[in-house]
Amino acid sequence: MGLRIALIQMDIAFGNPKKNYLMVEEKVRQAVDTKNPDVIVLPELWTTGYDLEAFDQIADPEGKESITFLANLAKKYQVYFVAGSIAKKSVAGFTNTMLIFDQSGNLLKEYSKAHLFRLMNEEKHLVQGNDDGLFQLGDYLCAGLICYDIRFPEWVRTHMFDQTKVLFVVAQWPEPRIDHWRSILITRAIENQCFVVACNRVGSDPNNVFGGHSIIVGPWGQVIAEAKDQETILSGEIALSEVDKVRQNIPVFTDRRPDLYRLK
Ligand SMILES: NC(=O)CCC(=O)C(=O)O
Repeated sequence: MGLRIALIQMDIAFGNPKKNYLMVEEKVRQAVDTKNPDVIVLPELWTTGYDLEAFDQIADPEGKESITFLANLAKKYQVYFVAGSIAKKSVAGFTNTMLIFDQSGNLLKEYSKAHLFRLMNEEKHLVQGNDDGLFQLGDYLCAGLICYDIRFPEWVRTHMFDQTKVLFVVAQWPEPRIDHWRSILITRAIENQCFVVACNRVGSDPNNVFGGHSIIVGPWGQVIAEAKDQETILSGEIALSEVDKVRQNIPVFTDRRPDLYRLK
C-alpha cells in the first residue's frame, strides 16, 4: 500500500503566529480537499518565521498551543502530520522543534533541530536538540530532520541503521543556495536508498528570500514531484516495496566497511 503525501509549500508571516495558524488551517483544508493525503507536511518554524529576536514573546510555551491546534486538525481530517517545526519555549530555552501526529491526533514524536545554523543566527537564540528524529507512520519507519541537519550525512546515516525507509525534511532554505538543497536531498536519497520528502517555504523575511522547490525523491534518486518557487500544495505517492528492491539490487548497507571509517 502506498502513502499519499501532501507538502504545504507556503509563505510565512514574520513574527505573527495568529496569522500563520489561520493560513495553515486553510491550506490544510485545501490539501485534504484536493489531494486526499495520508500525510501532510509543513515547513520549518511556520508559526513565527525566523523572528528570533521576538521569541521571548512569540515562541510557544512547551508547544502547547501548536500541539492542540495540530492534534485537532489531524483528528478532524484523519491524517498523519509531519507538522514542520515550531519555536518552542521551555525551561531549557528556545528550540526549533518538529512535531509528528497520528490520524487520531496523538503526538508521536518531538524532534528538536540538532545542528544550529549560524548564518541565520540560530546559535545565538536557540538550544540544540540531542535526540534522534525516528518515528513510525503505520508500517513506515521514518526520520525527521530540520533544514541545516541535512548537511550532516553522518547524522542522517545514524537514522538509517534502523532500516528507516522515509526521510522527512522541513526547511526555511534561502533561494541563493537552492542548488545545494536539491543536490543534497537527491544525494541523501541515493546514498541511503530511501525516500526523501522535503518541504521548504517560499516568500521572504527581512533577511532572506526563500527558494521553495519542495521535493519528493525516490530511493533510486528519481524526482517523483517537485515544486517551483511559488506557494503550492505538492503531492505524490510513495511505496515501501521500492526501498526494499533498491536495497536488494545494490546492498550498500551490507557492503559497508566501518572498520575503515574514522568518524569521531
Ligand atoms: N534554516 C536553515 O537551517 C537553513 C540552512 C541553509 O540555508 C543551508 O544552506 O544549510
